[in-house]
Amino acid sequence: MEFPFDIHKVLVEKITMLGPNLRPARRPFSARVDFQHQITMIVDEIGKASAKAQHLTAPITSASRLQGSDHRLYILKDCSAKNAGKGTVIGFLKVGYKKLFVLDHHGAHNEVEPLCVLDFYVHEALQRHGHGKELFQYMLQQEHLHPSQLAVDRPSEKLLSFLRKHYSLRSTIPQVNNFVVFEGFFQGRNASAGRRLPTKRPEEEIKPYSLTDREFLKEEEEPPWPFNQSRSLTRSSSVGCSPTRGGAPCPLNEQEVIRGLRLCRPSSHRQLMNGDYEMAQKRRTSSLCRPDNIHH
Ligand SMILES: CC(=O)SCCNC(=O)CCNC(=O)[C@H](O)C(C)(C)COP(=O)(O)OP(=O)(O)OC[C@H]1O[C@@H](n2cnc3c(N)ncnc32)[C@H](O)[C@@H]1OP(=O)(O)O
Repeated sequence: MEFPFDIHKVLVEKITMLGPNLRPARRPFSARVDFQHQITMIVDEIGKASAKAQHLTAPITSASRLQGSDHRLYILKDCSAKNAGKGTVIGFLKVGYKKLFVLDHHGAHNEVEPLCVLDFYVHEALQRHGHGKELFQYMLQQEHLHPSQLAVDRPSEKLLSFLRKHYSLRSTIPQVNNFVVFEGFFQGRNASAGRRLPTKRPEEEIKPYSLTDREFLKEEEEPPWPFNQSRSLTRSSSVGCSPTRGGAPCPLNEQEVIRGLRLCRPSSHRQLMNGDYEMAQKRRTSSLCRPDNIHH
């Protein structure tokens, strides 16, 4: 990805990490006035390219979305001699912590806050050259994590293949949200694998659903299992969606969601684990909203 200015004067490192303030740790000595404008342009353009590659209706990565989050963006630039001119951006990886309810092998819901892979893109002409691995590896080092400790927001086939190839990661537990976790996710899980959450909450506060960053892009869909089992569960009044997400109105009342989950027998999850993964994928939740105002 090329830009009408010198990339090397904006992104000093081969891989630059950007947080909500859009300021790299290392900035060029002679930071010009339009430095922030150029960073914004880079983030917006690579976000658009990623959305296009994933056939999304709108980018999930942009400078404004990054500023309103606690996500981190790792941007890889081309340092090869042939690109010595203005330089190019090869790709990026966006990660961030999310509170999720994740099913374990026993069908129990676990409230966790893992680091999640939210957006990942390498320029089409440069895919399968090891750049994705380089970015991912750098992110793991910076975040001090093992790949199995991550959750991934609705991974593409390419990303699943990537994770299988480089990290032998396989997903074996279908989840009731769009996040995918992999074998080993629960092994030795402690505070270092994610942010620490309040130890005990009343049962009534359980929110077995989590909003993905891609959620605001979605058209109306069939409600996910187990909520598609009873129409009454899906027609309940809304408790409101996160104001930062936009998108369709939230279809579920929290109490009814919880009541619906209590109706689910753990054996259903076991059947899913032993049974047809494709069926399970179809059942994975997709369009649930979370009222952030009751989140802690
Ligand atoms: C949470 C999310 O972000 S989901 C969306 C993920 N992003 C996308 O799907 C966008 C399009 N894809 C891409 O941008 C890239 O392919 C990435 C980011 C997934 C991987 O980056 P790359 O630089 O290609 O990865 P890298 O070269 O390190 O590893 C290659 C491996 O990735 C996987 N992969 C990469 N491209 C493809 C492809 N076109 N088809 C199938 N698998 C692919 C394969 O496992 C491949 O190994 P192989 O060539 O031996 O089959």
